[in-house]
Amino acid sequence: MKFGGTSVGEADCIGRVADIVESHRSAGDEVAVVVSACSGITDRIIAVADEVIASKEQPDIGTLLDAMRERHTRLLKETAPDYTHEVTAIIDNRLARLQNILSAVHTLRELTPRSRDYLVSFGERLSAPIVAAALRQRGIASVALDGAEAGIITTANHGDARALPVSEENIRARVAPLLADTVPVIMGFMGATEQGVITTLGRSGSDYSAAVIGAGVDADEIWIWTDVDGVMTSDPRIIPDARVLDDISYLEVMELSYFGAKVLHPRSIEPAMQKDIPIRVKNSFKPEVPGTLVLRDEHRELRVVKAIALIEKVALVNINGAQMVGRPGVAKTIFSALAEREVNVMMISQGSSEANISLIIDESHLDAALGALDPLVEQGVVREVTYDHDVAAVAVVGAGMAGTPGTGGRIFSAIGRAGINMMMLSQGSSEVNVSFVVKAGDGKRALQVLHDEFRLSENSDD
Ligand SMILES: Nc1ncnc2c1ncn2[C@@H]1O[C@H](COP(=O)(O)OP(=O)(O)O)[C@@H](O)[C@H]1O
Ligand SMILES: N[C@@H](CC(=O)OP(=O)(O)O)C(=O)O
Repeated sequence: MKFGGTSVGEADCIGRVADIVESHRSAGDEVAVVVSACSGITDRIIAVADEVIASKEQPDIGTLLDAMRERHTRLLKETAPDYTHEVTAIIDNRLARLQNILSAVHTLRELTPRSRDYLVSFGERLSAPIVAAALRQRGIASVALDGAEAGIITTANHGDARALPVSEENIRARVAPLLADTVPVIMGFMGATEQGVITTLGRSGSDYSAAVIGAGVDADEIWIWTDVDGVMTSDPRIIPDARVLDDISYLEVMELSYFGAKVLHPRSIEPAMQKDIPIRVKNSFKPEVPGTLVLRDEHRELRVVKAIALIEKVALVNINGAQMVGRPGVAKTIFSALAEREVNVMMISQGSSEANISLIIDESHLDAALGALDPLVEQGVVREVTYDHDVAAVAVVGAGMAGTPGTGGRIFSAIGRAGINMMMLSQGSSEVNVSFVVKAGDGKRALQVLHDEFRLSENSDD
């Protein structure tokens, strides 16, 4: 069971987490818990780190740490009064370490990806001991473990590390034997390299931690507890009448999360899928609501289109004059150059003349992409590279689209009728996803238009 930041952000939330774990333990289930940092804490640490590195004067690190201490000790006192003394010592010790690192960063004015990862892992280092204490307060044996202690060994790409296969046997050796009489509370979002250097798994990476742990212990199910009733037909913050789905396939939810549906981290699907472990997404504020089951079979709900996602912080890169007819190496040169700079290409579209390639990338990768492609212009491999970062990508997802003629037409017509210009289009070969690019200002409207067109708020088959 993974509890996200919003599910451990307040004392009554932690109380609900303890209730949930307690009721499952009483029913005879073995439970491993993965927790995120309390809501807002990771963002706060990142903001302070950025400030510390930028400011000339010594920033007021003390004030930040006081606020963090106040919040965490309050949560502790309210949820685990008998453990206040013991766990406050742990919290103080960790905050002192955090202060030392921030001071060192300020002195050196240097924050390497490696030290940044160590810094941002502190949110989970503070939340996990509190949740473990809250369980002990209820008489449930519990121990807090960091990602590496739980067995998560990762690649060394800081900020976006992936679990290495060896993690599986580590987790089986370290976590599984505890489960009979203890509830381990594992710090999500982090692991360590084989050399023991702390890494993080990408923002919202605790979902991925949970999937890796679930696969490692051969869980019957992986439960992601969050602040909405399940996976919905669209982001409820943008589409007020979005509806909760009873079930969705691994592939469908992977596409959705890849295109920005924050409810699950895109990488969290694969470990579960490989072992055919269902993922259940549930609301920790309303545990009685069944939530959404993510599983292999897609078709219980016979809809053509199941859900729609919008990803806003992307950039469109057009590579013109890539004269590839009869020159098969050009695409390879382009994509190798991008890969070398670790640019993640989300969508690709190629004109039939083969002279143009359009790409959608994460906006934060734009400089790296231009750095990779500009030399190709100088070398004459391509004629021109242009970009537009005032764009958004919309992904229409549903396994029912495969083999249902006319879905594309319906999407184009609805978008056209709304007077929205489609700048680029791409369809995954799995036919689970049709995605397209619009001006940033049109993104939310495009989402609503398609949500209405496919009547996704209605609880009946389309
Ligand atoms: N299709 C979707 N279904 C459900 N939630 C979504 C979807 N798209 C975006 N979201 C957003 O994802 C949020 C949950 O993710 P997140 O804020 O990371 O929670 P947590 O802290 O529990 O990990 C929801 O509050 C919701 O606004
Ligand atoms: N604390 C990390 C990891 C995480 O998964 O958080 P959440 O579960 O609240 O999305 C982050 O903010 O990125």
